[in-house]
Amino acid sequence: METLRRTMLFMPGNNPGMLQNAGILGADSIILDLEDAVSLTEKDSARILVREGIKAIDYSQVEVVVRVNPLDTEFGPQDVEMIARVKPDTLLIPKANEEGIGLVAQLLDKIEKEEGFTTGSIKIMALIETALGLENVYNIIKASSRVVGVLLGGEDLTADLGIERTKEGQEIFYARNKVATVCRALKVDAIDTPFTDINDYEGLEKDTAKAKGLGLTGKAAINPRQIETIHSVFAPTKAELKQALRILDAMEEAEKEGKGCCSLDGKMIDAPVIQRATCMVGQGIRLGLISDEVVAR
Ligand SMILES: CC(C)(COP(=O)(O)OP(=O)(O)OC[C@H]1O[C@@H](n2cnc3c(N)ncnc32)[C@H](O)[C@@H]1OP(=O)(O)O)[C@@H](O)C(=O)NCCC(=O)NCCSC(=O)C[C@@](O)(CC(=O)O)C(=O)O
Ligand SMILES: [Mg+2]
Repeated sequence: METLRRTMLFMPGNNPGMLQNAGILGADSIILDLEDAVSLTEKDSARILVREGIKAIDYSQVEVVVRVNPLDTEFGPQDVEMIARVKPDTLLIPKANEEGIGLVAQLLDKIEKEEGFTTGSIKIMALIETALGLENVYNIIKASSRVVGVLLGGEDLTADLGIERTKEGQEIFYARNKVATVCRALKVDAIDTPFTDINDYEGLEKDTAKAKGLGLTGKAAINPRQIETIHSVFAPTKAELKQALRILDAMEEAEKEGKGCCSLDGKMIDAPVIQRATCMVGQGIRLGLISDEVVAR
């Protein structure tokens, strides 16, 4: 079964209370942060706290992701060295570039061998948050077969571009498009940047819908109160599911008559429409919104 990543909830790695409850908040993935949410003086203690948390806390309901520091800082290699030994599901690499991903993959090869873990069991996600990283996203994903997804970092990216970050998000339109397209081409997840106003639910809903509409497959969250809104945007609606099932039924009937395309409510149904409907029904089944029996009826 593929990992579901509609929401990836960030939390500072130096906050024991947040780490304690992280597995039961309803997010698909949790990101225990050792990078920007942790001050320089707390880097070592946060690393130890995250390591001990992964060992002691039952996180079986969620994907456990640790955001390590960049590999070209004094903290990054130590983070990978210590955290990989307690086998998180995934490491998130900030300010990602090809060399950094390659280096992490090599370190993981070595650690997995030493620890007796299956080779390749620890996955990598690339945080794309620089102009160079964005332009290189294809090669960054290709740098290791461990890469399962990309997270777009809108705050750092706009800082690197020297432009303002707005709620409307027109300044990251190209980045969202590029990340979504390349991720789809390489069949990895494309996760949207967090929406930072934790009290603006309407804004969050609009922002998530915008990202989904451009092809992103999930969204980072920074507060548990954001999870429900994001999940509701990423779930197909009842009306969408009903229409997808009608399309599949209509096509089945047409095929019985030897036709390769047909029409429903005056609109043409052909291969791409079927592909979209099949995908939506698959998602509905996966999220428990419809059953296999309904589809097979
Ligand atoms: C914003 C705020 C301080 C508000 O706190 P507040 O306490 O006012 O919130 P409340 O809603 O009142 O909390 C109610 C209860 O939920 C608990 N609770 C809250 N948040 C929780 C959480 N995240 N996980 C688990 N539990 C949580 C809380 O402990 C309390 O528990 P309890 O006391 O038991 O009732 C808090 O959410 C928070 O710290 N968020 C995470 C911040 C963070 O990780 N940032 C870095 C990552 S982003 C990033 O780096 C992106 C990027 O890379 C991308 C780019 O480039 O764009 C970049 O560079 O920017
Ligand atoms: Mg960042």
